[in-house]
Amino acid sequence: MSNSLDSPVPPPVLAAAQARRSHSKVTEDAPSTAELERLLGAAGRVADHSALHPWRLIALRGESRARLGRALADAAGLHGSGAASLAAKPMRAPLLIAVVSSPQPSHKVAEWEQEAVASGVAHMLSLLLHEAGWGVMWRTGPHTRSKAVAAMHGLAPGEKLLGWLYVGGIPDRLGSSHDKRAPLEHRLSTLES
Ligand SMILES: Cc1cc2nc3c(=O)[nH]c(=O)nc-3n(C[C@H](O)[C@H](O)[C@H](O)COP(=O)(O)O)c2cc1C
Repeated sequence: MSNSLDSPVPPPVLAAAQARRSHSKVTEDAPSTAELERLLGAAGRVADHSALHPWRLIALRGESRARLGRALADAAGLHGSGAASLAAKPMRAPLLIAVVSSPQPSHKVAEWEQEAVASGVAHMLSLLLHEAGWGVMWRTGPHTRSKAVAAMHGLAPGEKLLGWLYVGGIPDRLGSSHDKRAPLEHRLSTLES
């Protein structure tokens, strides 16, 4: 039996996933809130045990990125030029989307399952942003789960950051090709008995 994987035109989700790559350098263009909401309407449809929606996103634009930078420097206990260089990191993109795992009370769905949903939303949103023509890179760091950074985002008790999607325009001139992806077929094994 043939399926659409065999068709000369690859199915759109397959093509989008194959084409996705991260962009570490982006321009100052950024998607609007309306565009983000539209993409999130799709990204938020990932599999979600008991439909708890155990996640939320916080868009950081403008000066809020500098506040994040100061929180990172605080968390690192840095001063002077070390603090300035860490504080500048969130300015690498015009839009940062903080991915928040926001576990909901449940007797049935463990917290790790709920984090998996939040992670899935972030991956799906990255894919959709890339398909829409935006450059995206998911970034974290040693201070992602520090108190200073949680306070800067206004996280509630129990909420945890999974990092930030750094989003911006794709530069006309891309850096040298970085596609170092290894073949992944060997990651699949099959148990039949
Ligand atoms: C949860 C998570 C956190 C990440 N944090 C970083 C990071 O802090 N710095 C970094 O260089 N890459 C980080 N990455 C990896 C990049 O987002 C990216 O996937 C990697 O550079 C490979 O590029 P590619 O997505 O084009 O294959 C992270 C990825 C994930 C899923």
